[in-house]
Amino acid sequence: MLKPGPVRALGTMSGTSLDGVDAAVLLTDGEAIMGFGETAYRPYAPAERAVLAAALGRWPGETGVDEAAEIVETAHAEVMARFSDLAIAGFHGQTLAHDPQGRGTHQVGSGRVLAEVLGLPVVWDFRSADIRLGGQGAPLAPFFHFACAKWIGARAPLAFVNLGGVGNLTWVDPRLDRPDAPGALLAFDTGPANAPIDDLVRARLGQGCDRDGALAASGRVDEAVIAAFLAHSHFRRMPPKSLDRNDFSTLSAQVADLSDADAAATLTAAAAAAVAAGLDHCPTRPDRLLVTGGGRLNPVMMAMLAARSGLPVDPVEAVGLDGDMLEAQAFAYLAVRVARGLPTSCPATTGVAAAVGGGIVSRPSRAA
Ligand SMILES: Nc1ncnc2c1ncn2[C@@H]1O[C@H](COP(=O)(O)OP(=O)(O)OP(=O)(O)O)[C@@H](O)[C@H]1O
Ligand SMILES: CC(=O)N[C@H]1[C@@H]2OC[C@@H](O2)[C@@H](O)[C@@H]1O[C@H](C)C(=O)O
Repeated sequence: MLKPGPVRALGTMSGTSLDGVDAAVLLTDGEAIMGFGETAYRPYAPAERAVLAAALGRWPGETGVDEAAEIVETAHAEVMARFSDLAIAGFHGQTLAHDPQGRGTHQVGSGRVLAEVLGLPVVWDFRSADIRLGGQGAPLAPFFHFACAKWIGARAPLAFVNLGGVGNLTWVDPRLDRPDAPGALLAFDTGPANAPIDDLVRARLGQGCDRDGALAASGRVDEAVIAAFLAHSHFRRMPPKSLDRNDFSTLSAQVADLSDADAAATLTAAAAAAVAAGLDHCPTRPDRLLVTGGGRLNPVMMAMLAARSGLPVDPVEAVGLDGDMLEAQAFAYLAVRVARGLPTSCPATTGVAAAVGGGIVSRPSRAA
């Protein structure tokens, strides 16, 4: 068991962009944030990324899944071994497929293996229990966003927006005292964010991303494509709701005939428009949007988000948080909550029947 009070927890995240593993230390008792610690990043080599990309959409036992798991475990073991003095670690793994109403959700990488390798209790498989109880299994960062809102001293409802491969939004009312209190949170996946842009520039130009939005800045947004995109049933559906990385493949097809610049501009606008559409589902208009994830580094996406939402939009660095590491920190926070028997999701964040603590705790057979 964890000792009472704050502990040093390590969290790791390998996101839908397939760029690499983020790792970050958080000092927490599972409720409040008591401090932020060291961070590290371990990129996937191009050959590793290709194996992971080829395994997207696959389920346990299918071709390429074991190879993907081995890469994920090796990369995590390497980056996690750089940290010391840890009480526990949270390991998200790599999502290969997500179909909460159908086959479930599939993250590769075994926390049991990492617990043995690192000699540390590892919490993992955060999403399955939520899905078993009727939830979406995602997003899970919202309980941490609630703690972040407290940590920054927010006094009015605000929203955290993660612009990763997929986008997600957490509306937070920081005046409540617990994340699972009714009215404290509302969270959902907004739509595709960087994944379609990355896929476009990779296929057409051999680049990993539209760095700083340079290509999008030189293009023109095709508003007819955006209107057709916003007609998708996802945007009318009431939250909670979640998405798989490639759920919007029709969007990529709709920009196929556009120039490189116009396609990039249109996909960038789609990411912003999806977030703006999501705001209509929030209980109140948030005061501001605090943006985390790689999209906050794209000035074109940030400007489009400000224009389409009509709200002040800032990277989370504006309030002293780390937008590269927030999700890794979230899984450190959730790991401590699981170990302490606290819930990690609730009806307002995933649609789960009741607040639930999702995650398996694997302890090493030898002491660290
Ligand atoms: N300077 C930049 N300019 C433009 N885009 C950028 C920049 N830096 C990062 N990005 C985009 O952000 C993406 C990575 O974002 P992030 O690491 O938040 O995603 P992720 O955690 O993998 O995804 P998710 O949150 O969906 O799991 C990159 O793939 C790229 O598209
Ligand atoms: C199934 C899955 O891995 N979903 C990711 C993905 O990436 C962003 C969005 O879609 C979010 O729902 C989630 O990640 C973050 C960390 C979350 O659970 O909050």
